[in-house]
Amino acid sequence: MHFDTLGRSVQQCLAPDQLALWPAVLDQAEAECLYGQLKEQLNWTQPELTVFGKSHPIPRMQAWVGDPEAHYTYSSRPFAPAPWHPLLQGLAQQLSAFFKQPFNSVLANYYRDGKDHMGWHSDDEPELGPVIAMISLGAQRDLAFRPRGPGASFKVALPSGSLLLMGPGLQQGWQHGLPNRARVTGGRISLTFRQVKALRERA
Ligand SMILES: O=C(O)CCC(=O)C(=O)O
Ligand SMILES: [Fe+2]
Repeated sequence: MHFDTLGRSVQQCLAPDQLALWPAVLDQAEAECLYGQLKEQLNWTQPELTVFGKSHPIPRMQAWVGDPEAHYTYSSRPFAPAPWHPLLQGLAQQLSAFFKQPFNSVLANYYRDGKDHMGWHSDDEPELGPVIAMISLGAQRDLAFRPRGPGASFKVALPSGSLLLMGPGLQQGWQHGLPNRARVTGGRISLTFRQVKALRERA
């Protein structure tokens, strides 16, 4: 566990089962190889989102992969997963065993450069399990967190090959987003492993 890499201020407001970072679960060569393969081989799309009646393409690319029953709503839009990529399925099995969580799907995000980003949100849809495990590949970016109520915000730098755990309760108390970084020219892929409960399991 390398929880101390999150810094003291984060440790004061969040327990390690809510937010934890492992800076190097993949070595640099592995992370680079995985980045190259997924960038080429996943079926990246750039869906449109409607905000205040106007539709805009999302400011990044994405690919949704998983078990066929892992239908998922993201920003109020339904997504059906593409079949597993073998590299993602292998990682999902390892992460499921490590965290004792049945991850059955991955939302992969591809930020082509520092202009691509993700706005503030919580991954708190009712069909989602309480734990998200995220692997980062490629250019280092900051993930920003802000409390839903009063309190201080903070950022976590996510190096290539790192693993971030977002655990039970985090989404209810906090929002997160990936801000622009004008000076970043390289691409980044984040792999967000999730449990999507089938309809019959939903509360
Ligand atoms: O790419 C990231 O670091 C954040 C991704 C994220 O928040 C999401 O997929 O919900
Ligand atoms: Fe998220």
